[in-house]
Amino acid sequence: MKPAIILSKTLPDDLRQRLDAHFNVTDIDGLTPENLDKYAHAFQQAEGLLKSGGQVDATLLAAAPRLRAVSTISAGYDNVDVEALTQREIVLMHTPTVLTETVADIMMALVLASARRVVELAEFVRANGWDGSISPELFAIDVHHKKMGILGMGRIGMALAQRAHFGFSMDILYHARKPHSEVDSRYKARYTDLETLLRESDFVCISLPLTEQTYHLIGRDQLAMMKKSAILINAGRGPVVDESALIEALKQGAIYAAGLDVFEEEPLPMNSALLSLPNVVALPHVGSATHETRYGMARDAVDNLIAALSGKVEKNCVNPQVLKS
Ligand SMILES: NC(=O)C1=CN([C@@H]2O[C@H](COP(=O)(O)OP(=O)(O)OC[C@H]3O[C@@H](n4cnc5c(N)ncnc54)[C@H](OP(=O)(O)O)[C@@H]3O)[C@@H](O)[C@H]2O)C=CC1
Ligand SMILES: O=CC(=O)O
Repeated sequence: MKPAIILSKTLPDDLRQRLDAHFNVTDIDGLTPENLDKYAHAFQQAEGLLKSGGQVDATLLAAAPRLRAVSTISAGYDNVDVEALTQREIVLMHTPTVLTETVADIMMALVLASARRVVELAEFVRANGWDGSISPELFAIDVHHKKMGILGMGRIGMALAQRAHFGFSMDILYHARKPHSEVDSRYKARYTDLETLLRESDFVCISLPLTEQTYHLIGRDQLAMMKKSAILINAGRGPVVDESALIEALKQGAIYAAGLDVFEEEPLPMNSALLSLPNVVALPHVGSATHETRYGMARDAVDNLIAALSGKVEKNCVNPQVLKS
């Protein structure tokens, strides 16, 4: 008999067929508390879960006593209680790598859009404001040859460094838990402490995961360390930045602008002060949202679940210690 799994995300037809060939699939429209009740029997039986958003927590685990593998269609897994999964010897699989270049592209797009005021100036043209030569109040700031500070020098941070160093002749500073010698040599990058990075960078770019250690890592004190001309880019997770402190810093001109793909609350509420600030470029968490990459993520997530439930995991495992036990 095929193992039972829960699928909480619509997949492209070919991937869905691949999943059906391996598993008895129950579709649910999201990992909501209501669906935990509505599909209680399916959760009781499920050995696998293939999901995108939604929390995987103690409540879900209690509802799914036979669960052996969770496969998330994302690189980040801050919405999964990894410790609880590991204690239950449930494998957690994710989809890094396939999205790295695409997320680095959106970070570079945010750098350019914020510095060159792309969104604001495009709106100005649409609003029929372009009636002569542009006055200096609408001038922007350069990106090339500036200093980029990358916070989180993992897969995405490195792909961003590649673009910034080779494409825009930028100096690279970075902060992570440890230095990376290959980054230092390839991008002529310099590892610094957080404070040095904040004080020296023209662009502070966040590609960090959300963890207990990174929650509100950038707050009022850190924003105050940044140059008045500096721009903050965040494509890691919203809560890495204290959003109230960021709004204050932007309003007071303590920093020049922000380019944000992630927020403390998503979707970003329409009454967020961020939306009334002209020096903010806000995107709807689309770092990986291209046709090619979203397909690749779904494909990898399906392959990951098949590998995990057949005991053939070779990559993309968050808690490999479970495999060894
Ligand atoms: N906006 C979007 O659509 C997307 C957002 N993301 C987000 O980007 C994050 C990063 O992805 P990826 O680059 O693949 O992840 P990696 O695991 O490859 O890199 C994470 C980096 O963060 C550093 N780091 C972790 N904790 C700390 C800390 N406490 N202090 C300083 N540095 C720390 C790591 O340090 P070290 O190198 O020393 O280990 C590493 O350099 C994801 O977790 C996700 O939240 C991912 C995909 C899409
Ligand atoms: O935010 C997206 C992810 O893949 O993580």
